[in-house]
Amino acid sequence: MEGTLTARDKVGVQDFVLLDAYTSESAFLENLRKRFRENLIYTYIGTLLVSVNPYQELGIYTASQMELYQGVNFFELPPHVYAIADNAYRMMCSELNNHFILISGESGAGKTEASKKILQYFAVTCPMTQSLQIARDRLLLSIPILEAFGNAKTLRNDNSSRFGKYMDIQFDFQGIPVGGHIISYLIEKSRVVYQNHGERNFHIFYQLLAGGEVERLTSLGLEQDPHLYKYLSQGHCARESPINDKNDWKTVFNAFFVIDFTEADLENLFGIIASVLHLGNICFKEDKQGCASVPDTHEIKWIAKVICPLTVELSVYARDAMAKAIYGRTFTWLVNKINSSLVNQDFTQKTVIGLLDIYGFEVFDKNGFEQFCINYCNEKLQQLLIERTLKAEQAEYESEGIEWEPVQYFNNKIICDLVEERHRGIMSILDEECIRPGPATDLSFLEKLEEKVGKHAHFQTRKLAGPKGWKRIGWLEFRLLHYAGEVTYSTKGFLEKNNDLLYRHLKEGGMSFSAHGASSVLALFTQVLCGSQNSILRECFLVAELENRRRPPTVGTQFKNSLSSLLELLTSKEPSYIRCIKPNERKEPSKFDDFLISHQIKYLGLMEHLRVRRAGFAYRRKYEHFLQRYKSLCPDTWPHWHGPPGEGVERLIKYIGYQPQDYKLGNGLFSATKLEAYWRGALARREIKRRRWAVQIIRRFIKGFINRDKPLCPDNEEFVVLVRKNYILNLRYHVPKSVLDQSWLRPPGILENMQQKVVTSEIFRGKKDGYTDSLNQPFACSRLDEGDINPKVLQLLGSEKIQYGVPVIKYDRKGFKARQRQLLLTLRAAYVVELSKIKQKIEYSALRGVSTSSLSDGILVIHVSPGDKQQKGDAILQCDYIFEVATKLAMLIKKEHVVRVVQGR
Ligand SMILES: Nc1ncnc2c1ncn2[C@@H]1O[C@H](COP(=O)(O)OP(=O)(O)OP(=O)(O)O)[C@@H](O)[C@H]1O
Repeated sequence: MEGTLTARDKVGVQDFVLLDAYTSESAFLENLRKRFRENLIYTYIGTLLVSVNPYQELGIYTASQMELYQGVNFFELPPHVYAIADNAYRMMCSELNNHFILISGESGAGKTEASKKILQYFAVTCPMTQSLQIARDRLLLSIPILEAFGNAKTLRNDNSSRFGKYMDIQFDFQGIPVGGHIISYLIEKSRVVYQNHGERNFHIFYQLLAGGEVERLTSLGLEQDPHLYKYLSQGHCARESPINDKNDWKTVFNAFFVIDFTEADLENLFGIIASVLHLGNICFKEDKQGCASVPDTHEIKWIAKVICPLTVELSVYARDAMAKAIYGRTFTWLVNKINSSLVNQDFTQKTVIGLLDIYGFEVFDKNGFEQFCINYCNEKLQQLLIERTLKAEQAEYESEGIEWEPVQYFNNKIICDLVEERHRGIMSILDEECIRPGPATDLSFLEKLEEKVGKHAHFQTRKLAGPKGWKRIGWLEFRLLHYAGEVTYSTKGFLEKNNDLLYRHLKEGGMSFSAHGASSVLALFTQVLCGSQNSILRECFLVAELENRRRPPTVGTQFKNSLSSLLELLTSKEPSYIRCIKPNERKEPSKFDDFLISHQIKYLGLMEHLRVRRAGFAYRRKYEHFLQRYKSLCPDTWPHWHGPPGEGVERLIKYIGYQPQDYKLGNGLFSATKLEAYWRGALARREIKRRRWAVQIIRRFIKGFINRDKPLCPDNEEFVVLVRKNYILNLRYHVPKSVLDQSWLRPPGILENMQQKVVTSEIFRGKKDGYTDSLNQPFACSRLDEGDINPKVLQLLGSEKIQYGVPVIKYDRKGFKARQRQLLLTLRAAYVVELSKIKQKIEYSALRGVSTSSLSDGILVIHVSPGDKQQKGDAILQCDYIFEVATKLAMLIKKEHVVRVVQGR
């Protein structure tokens, strides 16, 4: 079974580093395909995990799988998301440092699922105390809430996260998850007011309508049918079969209570959700002055009374802006609220593992402002990877005096600068265009770009490209040569999306409506939002903000700033990477679309990562950390190395079999290439040793068991000691409950001896020669079987009566002397079979006592009172097991004093 499993797991290569044609994209693809066909969705590139979405349940996330990966060295088992999680966790616990796991990939590739699997892995496998269970539950249950408010059905994914998410899981010194913190990025607010055909708004709207109690809906003025709401029905798929809004509502609603939401919080929160729906249903009609009025005040009743002094077009615009702002800020409030419940109150030092589930590179037919931000984010994360794995490494080699060959890689800093540089980057140019006086349009923005960054090697427009670019770049478009490939962006909507629509335009009159109009709308917003009865809205929209004359930062700038803090956060942590791949566009299991996957291999930078992994020193660690992690591979360093760490490392790597060209020792740093190969080699050798050792142990155990009743000898010594030790350890759990409690844990067969030995000691200690030597001779259950007694002996005994193995020997006085000699000669070792068997049958009354001499002559006299008065006599036995026989007899009749030790012969 194990063999088949291993064989199955070894389809293709489990680690792309082992791929012969490691520079060939088609070999890469082929390996991925081979494995995917066998439902092996995970493959490593070194320590990076590539995951292909199977679009089906594979049964690989069970409790037993979790157990399997727990505490096991990374490369010992087939690639798995649990191995990544476990590795980060072990490193965190052993090195007491912080980690993050970056999960990227395009929409539908399986990022959120991967992050949930990791969270569940920690929840199940980490140690836990009862008082901290609540922290764990809150961490887990924050997910359905965030998904309800931040996820939506899109064409590409039925449960698409429409925001970026970074979640820190905090662990205490014992490795118990004790708290967490979530940061969200760039929620897609536009979805609140508009959805493409086949897409939906955020799940929570549909969940509330499908699952909310009738009274709740009535009090919010809502009906169950989502088609009645404009914001929910534009995509024409408000009710979708794979999504069960009613059930999801229950999950979310229960989660709210675990995460400390009060009834008032929920009332306010759903009040907001309802008012967004009502807002969407407000229609405007043009009056005689060209101003918008609201013909049907049914909806307004739920918000406020309005006679809107804007044109109909602007009113719709303002309405949607308001809905987006309300939803966006409520989402931020929600994240903050969850965070306050995840805060761990004790302020002892924590270590963290961060999970970053963030949009991957996006390249569509039409790419807008969102793709621009998302791809910029990916450039920044690639920068981080470069900084962490290449640049820093090479700089460190230099400072450590380690020889190395420079690895050629594309440093994408040049693109990051193109986007973010102050005053000169695309973001700054966009911001300037958004705030400058005079008419600014998307086209004027494009012209500014051509003027200011037109000469940049990674920037192109139709005009700059000349006739070559005409077919490929549209008039309103610009193209960036990203590290992952070219992306053409349409500037349409850039200005509008970059602006904070609600405030900037309305407040500054940027939309050129009358002063009266602007102030009235502002008054409305102030009244409705800042002065709202709804405490969440009051928290989200502060009066101070309205009064503040300063321009709030643009969306682009806010995103840039939050990215830079994220990067700061990540820079201080140890990274692990998961790259998710979507196998096909139709969400179908087992379908492997070559074209789509090749695209992702490229955009995820997998080939480059592989090249770097193969070329560079794959592994670098401080001596102490390296020793700590691998010391078990070498007997000299295991369990402890007491000398200087550098020497320990040297000893260890020599033992593992490192070749001089494959490692370098710097000042305090061990750097190695092909670590996996050595590690695996060492592990394989260790595995063989371990098996050999296990076989020996099992053999010895069986031998010990077979010989357990023999006197202590090399064959049974270990076994007996083990059984004794376990018995004594077990006694801890069975100590008598009171002084009167006479019960005692029943000893195992071979330990019944112990009890008997105590009795032997009481009878013989200090009285009979040979007692001390007898101590290490275990008593046996049987010495002699009835059948073993020589019939001749019986004859000599003058009796054919053997009662259950006990020769009842009777002599008349006359015959005694004559027979005595013979008896002594023949009755060596003659003794009873299993005394316990005959316990009830023996005629106790017949046994008057037992006598032995104080010498080690092996003579035992059993005094019997015969039933027949004529036949008086004692049995005299010579026996090699005097102590045993006498003890057992005494115990049998429950009288230790029946044994008399006579001085002399
Ligand atoms: N490991 C897996 N096993 C089974 N099904 C999976 C797995 N990963 C993903 N899926 C399926 O694919 C769907 C999409 O995955 P997921 O929501 O994690 O994608 P994503 O990369 O987070 O997308 P987005 O960026 O749109 O949020 C899931 O709802 C699930 O049905």
